[in-house]
Amino acid sequence: MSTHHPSTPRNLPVVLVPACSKMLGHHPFQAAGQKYLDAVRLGGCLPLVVPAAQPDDVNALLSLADGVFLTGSVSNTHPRHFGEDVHDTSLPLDEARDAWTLPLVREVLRRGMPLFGICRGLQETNVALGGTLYQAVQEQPGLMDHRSRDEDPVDVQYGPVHPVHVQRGGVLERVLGLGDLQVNSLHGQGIRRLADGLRAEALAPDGLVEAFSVPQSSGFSLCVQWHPEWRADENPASRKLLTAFGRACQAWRAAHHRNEDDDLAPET
Ligand SMILES: N[C@@H](CCC(=O)NCCCC(=O)O)C(=O)O
Repeated sequence: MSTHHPSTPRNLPVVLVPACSKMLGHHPFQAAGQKYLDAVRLGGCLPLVVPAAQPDDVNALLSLADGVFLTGSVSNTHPRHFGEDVHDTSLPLDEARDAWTLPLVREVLRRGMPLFGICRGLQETNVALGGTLYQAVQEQPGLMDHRSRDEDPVDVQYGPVHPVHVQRGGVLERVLGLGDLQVNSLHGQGIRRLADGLRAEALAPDGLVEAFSVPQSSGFSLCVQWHPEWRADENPASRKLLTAFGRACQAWRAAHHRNEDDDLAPET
């Protein structure tokens, strides 16, 4: 007999959130930003933070999940994954994250599992599928500087700074409708060549791809360059995006019979 307590959420979709490698003092940690975890919850899912894993762990980890949420990070995707040397050696990398998130993305999309990527999550997904990145968007002729300024207050850093134009016929039009969306911008890398088969979902005024989906994958997929997790509960567009992802994860859970009661509820 289940010992479920009504106040405990039951049958929430489980969403894997790959952690980032961080140094806290002299010691290495694996960490995920609270605002991302809150955003997964806002979408109606249960975040499961996963420390840096091995490619061979991907299938076992996905067997626990109903979706995957790739967070932003101050670290860059290593440029060797798109055939380049590091342009600015002063910028942080996270090869432990790269090593498993790139194969993770390919398997999630092969299975048709729901995928939501933010900022670095968009970049590593494009690279995982064979696309390339600008390592320094601001150094490209004709492109804007998409970075934030460390000296600005955090609400300014994550405040809206430019529009993105939603493209016709994709996920963003379905979820948000057509038109322009004001978004924040905190990135030095950006999409140079969109991987084959990806659908550009939104463009910045300088033409940079700021969101894409993966039509070949049977499930929900959306990666955005901006940060909808920032104050998501106050932003109607962010809430719609996160809710759409959460509903896709719920549908995955139901379709794969992962929403039956667990009679092996822990003894109290
Ligand atoms: N390092 C990459 C990706 C940028 C990014 O994800 N920024 C957010 C960092 C802080 C946070 O998690 O909110 C790039 O510079 O393009």
